[in-house]
Amino acid sequence: MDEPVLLTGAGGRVGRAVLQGLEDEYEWKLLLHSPPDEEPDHEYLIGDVTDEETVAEAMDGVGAVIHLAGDPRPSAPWPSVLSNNIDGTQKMYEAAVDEGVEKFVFASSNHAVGAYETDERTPDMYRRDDDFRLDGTEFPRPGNHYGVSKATGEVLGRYYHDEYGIAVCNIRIGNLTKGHPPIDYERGQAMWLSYPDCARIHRCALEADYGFEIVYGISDNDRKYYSLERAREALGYDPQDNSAEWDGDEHVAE
Ligand SMILES: NC(=O)C1=CN([C@@H]2O[C@H](COP(=O)(O)OP(=O)(O)OC[C@H]3O[C@@H](n4cnc5c(N)ncnc54)[C@H](O)[C@@H]3O)[C@@H](O)[C@H]2O)C=CC1
Ligand SMILES: O=C1O[C@H](COP(=O)(O)O)[C@@H](O)[C@H](O)[C@H]1O
Repeated sequence: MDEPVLLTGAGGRVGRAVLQGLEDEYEWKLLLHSPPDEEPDHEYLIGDVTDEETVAEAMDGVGAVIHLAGDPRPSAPWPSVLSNNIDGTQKMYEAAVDEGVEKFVFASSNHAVGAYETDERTPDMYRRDDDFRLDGTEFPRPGNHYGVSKATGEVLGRYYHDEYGIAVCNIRIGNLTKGHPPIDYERGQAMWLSYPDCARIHRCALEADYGFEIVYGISDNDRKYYSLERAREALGYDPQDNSAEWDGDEHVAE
């Protein structure tokens, strides 16, 4: 990637994981929501993804986008996800196609498909001997308004890809925690994404050649109900971490 990569939501958890792993590999342009405590080492601007002027300025001169900005709370109320997640993402796509950006990587979520976790399937599906898998070809099935906003973000990508040809990779991110998987939380362990694997899958999404993809962003956990096959095949993602390596240890979640 010769041109800069725009990273929205750069000050958040996923943004920090991406920068931590890929800081030196790309020229970054960061979009922050509020002024940072410390001066970033990269070009940055401050603003809101629902503001067209900010988004146009952010998009100026970039070759690819990793769009993370949004309300990440599974309990987020409709007005917030409608504005921050849906409207903000639409404005980002519109500006990206105006600018002729090649690739758009969208932070989708496990919550876009949360309602597949039915009473009949759980908790068995969170366990290593269960072979239930979602692979990204299934219909979205959100269990909350936040999940609806993420599914909508994926559909926006489908539209902008089909209509304008922009390459789109939706990463249904699992549960990102730093250092170790969540403790006493089988579901979280089954969809754990380590910080290094988070950087890896975003590198793959920036480098691979694809049209439109929906992949699961988790580490190679023994427990899993998301298939990694598409991420491996379409992106060349090769996760190195596994929540099972922490079984039996006591750690405090961050
Ligand atoms: N952390 C996780 O495990 C997962 C995260 N995701 C998605 O990844 C993305 C990043 O999540 P996190 O880093 O965990 O959240 P975070 O809250 O740590 O970071 C999100 C960042 O986006 C910024 N932001 C929010 N609304 C904005 C707006 N309207 N304009 C500009 N900036 C705005 C916030 O200020 C914050 O810095 C979100 O879209 C979230 O839905 C998806 C699945 C799992
Ligand atoms: O999409 C997201 O998912 C993760 C994991 O979901 P949870 O229901 O296990 O908490 C969540 O932590 C994150 O905030 C959210 O953006």
